[in-house]
Amino acid sequence: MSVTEKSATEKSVAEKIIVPLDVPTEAEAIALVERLPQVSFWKVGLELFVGSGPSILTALKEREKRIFLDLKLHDIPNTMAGACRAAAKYGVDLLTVHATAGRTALEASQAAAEAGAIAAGLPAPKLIAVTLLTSLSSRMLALELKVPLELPEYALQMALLAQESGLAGAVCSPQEAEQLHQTCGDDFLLVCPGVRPTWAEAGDQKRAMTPAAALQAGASYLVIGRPITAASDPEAAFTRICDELAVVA
Ligand SMILES: O=C(O)c1cc(=O)[nH]c(=O)n1[C@@H]1O[C@H](COP(=O)(O)O)[C@@H](O)[C@H]1O
Repeated sequence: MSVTEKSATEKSVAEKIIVPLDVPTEAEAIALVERLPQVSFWKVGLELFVGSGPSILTALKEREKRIFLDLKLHDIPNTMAGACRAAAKYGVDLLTVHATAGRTALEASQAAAEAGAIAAGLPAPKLIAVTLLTSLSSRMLALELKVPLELPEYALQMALLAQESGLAGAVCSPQEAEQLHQTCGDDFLLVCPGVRPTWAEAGDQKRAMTPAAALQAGASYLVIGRPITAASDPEAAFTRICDELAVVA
């Protein structure tokens, strides 16, 4: 592989990694963004958005970063629609809702996100639905949530519900990615958290896979937090993950 081809592969794998800004303040978030200039896609989740408000989104846009606004909305249709309409004015790339809100809520969310984006003169965010949190195991699904389906079947049904409701994709564990990719097709985005290099701690992730295996299974994007952000050298950790991905890209 030539030097130019190698750097193109490195850039394209780096663009598949979304790093969550799971910190309490905007100052800490910006410090992380500035420490890792090679990261182009950042996630703003509940801790940061609730703690510091929407100004972090403006700060990321000023730095020409892509944004995954992970609000995991789950409410009645009217309330979800209102929140999606409001979120669309921030010009974010991805926005999460929970598939278990049901078809009416998902359809209303999609329509409201599109209407909000038109009103703001911006492209609509891609709505993606959480199928089953990656912190839950098969045992927890059965014993705590009392769901009488096998976990892979449940995740697939939630993804199909999202797809049939007009959403752009789903959030799933990499362990379900292959089946969801086969059934939902290439155009349906699969955003996979629960990604752990062999050298990182699993923490609270119950259905993890390595970055390379997740990509091979069909993930469109990998959400990788603590293996990078909690590493003693985050830049080195990010580069190491990109190198592992380049082998399978
Ligand atoms: O929607 C998400 O991003 C999400 C869904 C899910 O099922 N599991 C999950 O871990 N996440 C998020 O992905 C990130 C994973 O971070 P790490 O476990 O540190 O890699 C966190 O910000 C979670 O909020």
